[in-house]
Amino acid sequence: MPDPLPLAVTIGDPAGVGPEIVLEAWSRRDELRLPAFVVCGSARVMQAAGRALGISFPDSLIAETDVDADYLPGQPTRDGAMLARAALSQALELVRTGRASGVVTAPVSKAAIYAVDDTFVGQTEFCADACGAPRNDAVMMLAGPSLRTVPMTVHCALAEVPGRLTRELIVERTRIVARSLVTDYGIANPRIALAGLNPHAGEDGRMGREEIAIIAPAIVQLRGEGIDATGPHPADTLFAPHKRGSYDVAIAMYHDQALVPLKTLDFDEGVNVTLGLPIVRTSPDHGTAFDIAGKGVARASAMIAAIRMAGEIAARRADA
Ligand SMILES: NC(=O)C1=CN([C@@H]2O[C@H](COP(=O)(O)OP(=O)(O)OC[C@H]3O[C@@H](n4cnc5c(N)ncnc54)[C@H](O)[C@@H]3O)[C@@H](O)[C@H]2O)C=CC1
Ligand SMILES: NCC(=O)COP(=O)(O)O
Repeated sequence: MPDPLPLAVTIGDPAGVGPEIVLEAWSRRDELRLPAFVVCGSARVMQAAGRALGISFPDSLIAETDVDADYLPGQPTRDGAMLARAALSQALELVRTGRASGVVTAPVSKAAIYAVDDTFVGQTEFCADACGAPRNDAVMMLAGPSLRTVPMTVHCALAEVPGRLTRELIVERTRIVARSLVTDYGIANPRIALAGLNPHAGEDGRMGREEIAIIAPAIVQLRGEGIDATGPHPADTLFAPHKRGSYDVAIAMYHDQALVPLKTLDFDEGVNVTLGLPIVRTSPDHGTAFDIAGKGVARASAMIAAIRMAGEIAARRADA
């Protein structure tokens, strides 16, 4: 049996905690039995971060990008944003050309990349574009030991959320979640709980009508297709301990409705996984943490969980 392909791990924004959490994951790879990985980005940044941490990373495991930046922890630059974007492209190219089994992305600063690429929304959407898939097909799921959550709408202003929610969007993205939990997580009949948008799931229409007009009809359609979808559930109690055992994934209607419970419960082990694409892609749930970058205090546990989960999904897909 040939060795499985390595994962392609990006360094993220070089001013963030990406380089150091990648280095720590690499230094503990044997102890933690992590899947093999190569690193996409800059050898110069990896060497500088490695010197600061006392970890030496082999240049032979670095897929260099054609842009470079200095290692300036906590000080994001345009060069750093371009390097972060190039590392992501490089990792996707390794997968596309059959040299890596999946992509694990260290955190990037969206604001820093917006400044050099106004088409950029997030790494999730960037992966969809690279696969030639519609952006709505790339479904963000946050997975931790306590729960899995999916934001139905993601990186947009809260004021835009009601206008973006349609029955079609909810049906299409929930179908992707249902399929992925079967194929990538081995859950035979995933139980999917959908949250309402409004307080108390609209209180019979007195506090908003999206539940009656959009979310409930989507759930009826999904149930008609054999998907175990329930709701709309009031979001304020959906994540309570006694509720969390009643579903395999909770679908929230907007970013913070999904990410606040996940990060509150599972910040250090939360994985952001992209469902619905032909490629495997995971990321730690946290961001660039510019405030602590380079100080040697960043925890690598979410990055380690992301590497582990990408390896598991890639292995499951290879066996399918
Ligand atoms: N996967 C990705 O690429 C993500 C990127 N971001 C981006 O990150 C940037 C900063 O976002 P923030 O909201 O400030 O969130 P953040 O996650 O970077 O930081 C929030 C707080 O958590 C702490 N923290 C984060 N990671 C940590 C770690 N590994 N160990 C210890 N403490 C840690 C930080 O020091 C800070 O106090 C934004 O530009 C955002 O777009 C945010 C989330 C995910
Ligand atoms: N809040 C999640 C996040 O910002 C990560 O987004 P992406 O860059 O993975 O699309």
